[in-house]
Amino acid sequence: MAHLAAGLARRWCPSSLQVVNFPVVQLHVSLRAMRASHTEFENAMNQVKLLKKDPGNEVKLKLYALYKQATEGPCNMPKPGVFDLISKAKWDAWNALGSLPKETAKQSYVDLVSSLNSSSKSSGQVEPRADSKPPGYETLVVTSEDGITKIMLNRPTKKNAMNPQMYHEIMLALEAASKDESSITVLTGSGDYYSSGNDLTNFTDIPSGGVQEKAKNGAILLRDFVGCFIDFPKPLIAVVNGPAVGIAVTTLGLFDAVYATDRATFHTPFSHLGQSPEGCSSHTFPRIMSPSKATEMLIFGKKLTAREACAQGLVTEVFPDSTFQKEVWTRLKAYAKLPPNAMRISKQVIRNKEKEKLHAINAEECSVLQERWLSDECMNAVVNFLSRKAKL
Ligand SMILES: CCCCCCCCCCCCC/C=C/C(=O)SCCNC(=O)CCNC(=O)[C@H](O)C(C)(C)COP(=O)(O)OP(=O)(O)OC[C@H]1O[C@@H](n2cnc3c(N)ncnc32)[C@H](O)[C@@H]1OP(=O)(O)O
Repeated sequence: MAHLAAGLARRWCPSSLQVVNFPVVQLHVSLRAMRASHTEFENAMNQVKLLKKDPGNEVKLKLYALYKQATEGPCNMPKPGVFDLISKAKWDAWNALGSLPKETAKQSYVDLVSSLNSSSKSSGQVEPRADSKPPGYETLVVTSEDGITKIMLNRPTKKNAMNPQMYHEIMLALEAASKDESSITVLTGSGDYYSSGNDLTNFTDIPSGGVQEKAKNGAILLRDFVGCFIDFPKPLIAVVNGPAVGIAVTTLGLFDAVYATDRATFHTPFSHLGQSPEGCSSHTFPRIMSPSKATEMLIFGKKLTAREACAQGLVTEVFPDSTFQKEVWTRLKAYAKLPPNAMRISKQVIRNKEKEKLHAINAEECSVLQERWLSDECMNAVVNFLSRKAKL
């Protein structure tokens, strides 16, 4: 263990690693904490030591913050003085994670390290604009202007399918948005899709602990992910720029408003996939659209057009695709000028009534899904999807 601690410390703070415009971040590793870490987590720490190139200070700060959050929980250090730049940078990075659960931070650390090992930018991704937030996100573009923080899913070549890294980055982005200066937060997609839901390749890389462990970790990830939408304190708006599938549809029931282009469709093929509803949709959909309409979507997999979804109450308003972005953003900028505390408090008055119930429903849905993922029905459906191109 000691050599590992020394290795990590040496890796990120050798004098040769002089990096422009940012002090080199010293990575302090506590032996006590490492003994408690999970196999994957320990492997990831090993991989950090073996990285061939310096990932840059932003990423190193993120690694540091996620490591501390995973091993010690929310930031418990006194805020350093302004002149202690290195400690201040580290403190800021860790503190920004707020109350992110240890499990989530641990998984984010593992995913970040694996993305550092194998990430390659795919074509068509939107490059973060100069005025967007510091580029610490691989699968999102997050910008903040006119009182609006916009979180844009940015895997357009994969129809913005959500892989573990995207789940974690959305949680981190929501955590940051809940604390920033903006008054409303928007989730949208880049490219022609809002999101095709869970990335079905998530079912492929089975860890050493086996498929049961993968399902358990997946259920934890899903519970934390949906929990972030349940607890989000500011008005949360979905700008559905195209078709939405699976979890991208079910979580809409936890948004405060949903605006869609008339090109959008809404599809929850859970039975086809051998799976079951998530995102609290087992509760929100019957309440929003009536039990029988919810059955048609969640059990029979009926795909809705934008206008049908609006008629059923899942979508707030539909706009012609040609004027969608202009109309929606004009409206959102006007909303964002309203008194932020009044909006936040009003949302709390509405949401607090059922927050506890939603968390219980979320936990139940995740527990059922954890079993479903191990079923033949689910495995066969995933294999069919992943092998469909091979048949062409
Ligand atoms: C053993 C335990 C495992 C546990 C796993 C845990 C996971 C983490 C926990 C979170 C779980 C949340 C639960 C969520 C459930 C859901 O969201 S269910 C819905 C899942 N989504 C789908 O079933 C959609 C699958 N995709 C499609 O049907 C089609 O791609 C499309 C969306 C209808 C688009 O079709 P088309 O226009 O023909 O484009 P394609 O060529 O198919 O797609 C372009 C490329 O994008 C890839 N892609 C698209 N969607 C996905 C996806 N969801 N997963 C993976 N990949 C996707 C597609 O393969 C293409 O890739 P290339 O072939 O490389 O170009």
